[in-house]
Amino acid sequence: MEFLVAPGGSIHGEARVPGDKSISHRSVMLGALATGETSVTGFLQGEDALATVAAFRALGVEIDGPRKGALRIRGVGLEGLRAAPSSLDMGNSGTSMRLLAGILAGQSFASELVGDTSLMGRPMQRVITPLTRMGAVIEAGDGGRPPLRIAGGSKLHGIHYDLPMASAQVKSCVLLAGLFADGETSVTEPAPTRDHTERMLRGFGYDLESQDGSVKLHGGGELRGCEIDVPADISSAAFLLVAASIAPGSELLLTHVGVNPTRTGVISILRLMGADITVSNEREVGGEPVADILVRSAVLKGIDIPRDLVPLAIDEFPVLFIAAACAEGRTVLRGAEELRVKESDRIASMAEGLTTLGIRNEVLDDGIIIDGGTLSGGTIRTFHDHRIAMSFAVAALRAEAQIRILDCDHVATSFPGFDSLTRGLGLQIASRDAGE
Ligand SMILES: O=C(O)C1=C[C@@H](OP(=O)(O)O)[C@@H](O)[C@H](O)C1
Ligand SMILES: C=C(OP(=O)(O)O)C(=O)O
Repeated sequence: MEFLVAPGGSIHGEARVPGDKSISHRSVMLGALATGETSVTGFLQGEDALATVAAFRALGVEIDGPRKGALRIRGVGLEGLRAAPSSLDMGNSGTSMRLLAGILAGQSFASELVGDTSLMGRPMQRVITPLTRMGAVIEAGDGGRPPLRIAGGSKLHGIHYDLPMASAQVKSCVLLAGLFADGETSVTEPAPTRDHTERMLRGFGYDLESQDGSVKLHGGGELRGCEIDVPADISSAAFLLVAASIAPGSELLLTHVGVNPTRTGVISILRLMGADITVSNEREVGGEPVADILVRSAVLKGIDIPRDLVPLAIDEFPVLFIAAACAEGRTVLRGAEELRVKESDRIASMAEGLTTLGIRNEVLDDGIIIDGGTLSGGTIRTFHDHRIAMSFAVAALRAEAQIRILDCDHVATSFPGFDSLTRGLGLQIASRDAGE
């Protein structure tokens, strides 16, 4: 499937984007390991979260739905998973593979984790190292890439782990393995990363201590089934925050958006660039902060992105690069080498597309320098990366000619219905099967 996006237009109206992907994954994982039933509303019916659902079904957990975002999980308790009949296919989803590796390391049975071409190329040594220190036996492909073969049957012991990189996936993997380990497991992160695992563990009644960048828990406790209302995904809202900021004459209200402070780097960065964003009606839903966000178009200016905001906006950089391309002056990003190991190398993928559209940029090892300018039209390669596809769709609002975006199927991993929702708000987007 490809997108054809006509140039110009503005963004108007009100929207609730689909559910948060990180929280949706975790609701299935903790719901499965809990005693009793967990019911979830607002669940993301995107392929990544559905891969997590399919994996837990294969591990013997009864799950109804999702239907219109509602999901019911009959928890089997910490000891209740059983061996899957074949390897578990995590599709495009790094979060599913890395978090599940932590859970499966603590089981009595063996498991194998595989994924699509993108996931099979992503680094897994970052979870193999701490899990091995906890006593797990894991075999991986060349260079620590999937498939992951987790032997099972090893009694895990708690460790203290200093994360070598700011990664919520690695932190969560170690904490989830810690549920099955003897004694205390603790993790210290070099910079704050999303804390949905910690918040949700508490929501399931699990004791957890967090202080000064460290999180600590004891294995062998109990998770109790609960109700979870998943807020709209700020990472999906980000495309619309940038769209309405860069398209003159826009005004858009995004409702029920998750505004956990470990996720709002995109708002901070856009505000530093001069964006007109108002956050209102802040409330807490199931342990996660939620708000409505009003955004109006504004003249953006280039900035040096503060390094401490990088982990808080890690998935939003592709679309922030579009904001930078539309801004006056130069934007500099450093300290973002993690972008190179996402669904694609997001620094290289975005640099190629920006160059195609006539935007001057310089690629750095750990970031990029972008000079704002005039965007031409052109044909964009996405490297099968959902966020690259959606970012260049948004860019058309300020382009001089049509933008054609190849290979957009992966958009359904995180933002199913992106094209129809954005079309309803004013983006002149059409999708068609490749080869039509
Ligand atoms: O824990 C999570 O749900 C995620 C953590 C981040 O990955 P890293 O931990 O690799 O930074 C992020 O990029 C990903 O989309 C979701
Ligand atoms: C990096 C992402 O997800 P994952 O690591 O789960 O594939 C993302 O959605 O941008």
